[in-house]
Amino acid sequence: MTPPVVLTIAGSDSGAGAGIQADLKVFAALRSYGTSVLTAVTAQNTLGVAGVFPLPPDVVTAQVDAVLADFAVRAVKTGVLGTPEIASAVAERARDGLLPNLVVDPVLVSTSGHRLGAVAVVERLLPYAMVATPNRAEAEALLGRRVSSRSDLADAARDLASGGPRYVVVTGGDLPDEAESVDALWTGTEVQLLPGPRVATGNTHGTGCSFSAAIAVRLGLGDAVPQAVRFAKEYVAGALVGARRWRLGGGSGPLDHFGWHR
Ligand SMILES: Nc1ncnc2c1ncn2[C@@H]1O[C@H](COP(=O)(O)OP(=O)(O)O)[C@@H](O)[C@H]1O
Ligand SMILES: Cc1ncc(COP(=O)(O)O)c(N)n1
Repeated sequence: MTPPVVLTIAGSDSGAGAGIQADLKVFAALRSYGTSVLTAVTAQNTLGVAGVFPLPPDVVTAQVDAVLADFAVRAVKTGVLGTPEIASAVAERARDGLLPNLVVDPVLVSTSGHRLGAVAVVERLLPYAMVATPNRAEAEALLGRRVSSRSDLADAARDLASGGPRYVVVTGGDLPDEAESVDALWTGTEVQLLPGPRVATGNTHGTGCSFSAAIAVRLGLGDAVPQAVRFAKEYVAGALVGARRWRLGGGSGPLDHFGWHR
């Protein structure tokens, strides 16, 4: 059977644990055909980000238009956007209804703590998102207040929906909790707390990218959003378990996207 087509609009990670490279691995692992539009090149490894080099906006739109002209794209995710101009160019395609099942990962900071985006940039795209997937720190930046407990995650998910996204998942990967990694999903009518077992590992580079990419695949396959989010959470947890003893690079290493440990 022909696989469903999904699209990532994101930045390149030279270390290949996050960004476009992670997205394409997730797409392939979950049996979809991944297409990719590059917004920026990062010089990056597991230790940190040495540089972010955005592409000109017309180079981004030329890629988007080339993909959309030829493929029946079923779902789209965005990661690093690079500049306000790129965000506006992508938002224009979204406004024209060309980016179905849009999952916006409002990337602002890398796991290694480096700045990869700005609030004013991601805010241009959030109104068009079917699902937004900020992590705790991104939710703090977008709302301008502390998000430091489970109930804060829940409130943040609900409040961020007023910026436009139909569904919001605030991920709590870095909330201090030894037993669980909990996310909060706003469904449009209520908040659902999604607990999952916490994997004891330092190899968490690319968790957020992989999570949003997996949501996009499942939406492309026809899942409802809550179903897609639950699936993605389990997928990421499995990929964290698989890579917990890997030693790739000297910092926070990448995930086992293909389930090689099994
Ligand atoms: N150590 C962990 N064990 C289990 N799940 C995790 C762990 N770290 C992150 N996750 C999950 O990975 C997904 C991405 O979340 P998060 O790590 O917060 O994103 P980001 O990489 O953007 O900071 C969420 O579903 C979160 O609960
Ligand atoms: C190009 C690029 N995009 C996104 C991230 C965020 O990574 P994470 O998923 O670990 O938050 C990254 N480090 N690099």
